[in-house]
Amino acid sequence: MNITDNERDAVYKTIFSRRDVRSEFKPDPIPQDVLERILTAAHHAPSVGFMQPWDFILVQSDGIKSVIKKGFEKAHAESAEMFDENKKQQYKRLKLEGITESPLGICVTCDRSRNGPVVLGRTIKPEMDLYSVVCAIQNLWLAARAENLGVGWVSIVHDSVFRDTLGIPDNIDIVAYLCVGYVSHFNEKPELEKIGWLPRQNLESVIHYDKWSSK
Ligand SMILES: Cc1cc2c(cc1C)N(C[C@H](O)[C@H](O)[C@H](O)COP(=O)(O)O)c1[nH]c(=O)[nH]c(=O)c1N2
Repeated sequence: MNITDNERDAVYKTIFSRRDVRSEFKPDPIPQDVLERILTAAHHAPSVGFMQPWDFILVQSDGIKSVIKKGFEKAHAESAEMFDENKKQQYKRLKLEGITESPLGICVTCDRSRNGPVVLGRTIKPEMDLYSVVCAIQNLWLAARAENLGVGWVSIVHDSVFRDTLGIPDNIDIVAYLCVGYVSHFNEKPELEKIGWLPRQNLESVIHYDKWSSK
């Protein structure tokens, strides 16, 4: 099956217009069929040895969200102290989550012992299971964008907050907490690029050639 030019353009449009969403969430509920499509997209990600080590915990209740938000506030204050004085003030002003504004949170976990201790492709590099879960998250992020849904990844929360509120046992790794919802708009550029936190690097600066190639 070949991809048509229009279909190819739609894929690139989705990739380049995907954003990390924090401030722009609207409370509108996500229809069940849309939610099923983005979760199915995540579930069709590549995974080492076809391990499919992910689980998706859907967070809809305000009570749980507010506990997670409190966990964010604590970790955020702790994190601010790690930056030098200049960056600290800028960091404190940034909006880095939309936990209570988004209608849905998704906690994405990794069951590192799924399908037994020896997994094809993970025998030498055990972290491949975690990377597989990140592939699932990226699939979800792009599928969500194609549905005009925003996603924001929140990583400034201690794992213990998710373990306690969502009952996640110690043998399960917590990979991501995603805020998901419809948005007022998608920004054209990453927020951190727009405010001058960091620029986008030139593509040329991240491409390297082996020492025998002619370039
Ligand atoms: C693993 C991981 C973890 C985080 C993020 C991303 C990823 C990949 N990002 C979002 C990040 O800041 C953003 O992707 C970049 O700034 C680029 O912007 P766009 O995603 O292109 O809009 C993110 N953003 C935020 O506001 N709070 C957070 O805790 C995190 N954590």
